[in-house]
Amino acid sequence: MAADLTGPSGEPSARAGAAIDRLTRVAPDFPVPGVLFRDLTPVLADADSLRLIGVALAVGFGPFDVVAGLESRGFLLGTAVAMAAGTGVLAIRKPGKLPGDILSEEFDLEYGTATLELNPSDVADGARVLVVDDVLATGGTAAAACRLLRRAGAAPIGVSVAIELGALGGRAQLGDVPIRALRLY
Ligand SMILES: O=P(O)(O)OC[C@H]1O[C@H](OP(=O)(O)OP(=O)(O)O)[C@H](O)[C@@H]1O
Ligand SMILES: Nc1ncnc2[nH]cnc12
Repeated sequence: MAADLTGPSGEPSARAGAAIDRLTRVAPDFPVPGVLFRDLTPVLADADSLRLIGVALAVGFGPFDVVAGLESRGFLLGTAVAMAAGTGVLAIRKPGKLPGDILSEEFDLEYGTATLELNPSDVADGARVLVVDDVLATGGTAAAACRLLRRAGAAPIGVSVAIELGALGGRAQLGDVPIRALRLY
């Protein structure tokens, strides 16, 4: 089923944003010195916040057929979004976790380099995919996910994140893919 949640998004988005402000754990010097890490796990552990964020991340885009969750917090959020939207969820994974003929993309992070992988047989040709993650920082992760989806024959129709770290300029990596964030820090 294709989700089309283009209706008013202000109310769930505002409440979800307030929950992110209130519950996100902010950890200085994690995982390496100099990084102020924003850990969404306490937000996800709160039932009302999880439900609200699932809805808020799903709205405001055009129709989509499936959600892609990016390992690992993006798996939790991606499932909440898929449940809210009535779609399935694809797993875009860290290396060495998926069997079969997989596609890989390497990219740079705020604190190192990384690789993401996708099994192209998990996604239908031409599927419209909403990419979901917890944080958009440098944009490397989300951009790699979009490249994987295109290589698999799918169309990333948007990137929906709970938190955007504006100073890291991640939007520039996403080209013309629409991006929505519930909170900009
Ligand atoms: O925009 P970028 O610079 O690419 O950074 C964003 C990514 O960084 C974190 O992943 P990380 O692997 O640190 O965490 P997780 O696996 O615990 O979710 C976060 O979950 C995003 O996926
Ligand atoms: N500062 C940060 N907090 C949480 N996730 C991140 N991913 C990259 N930078 C991050």
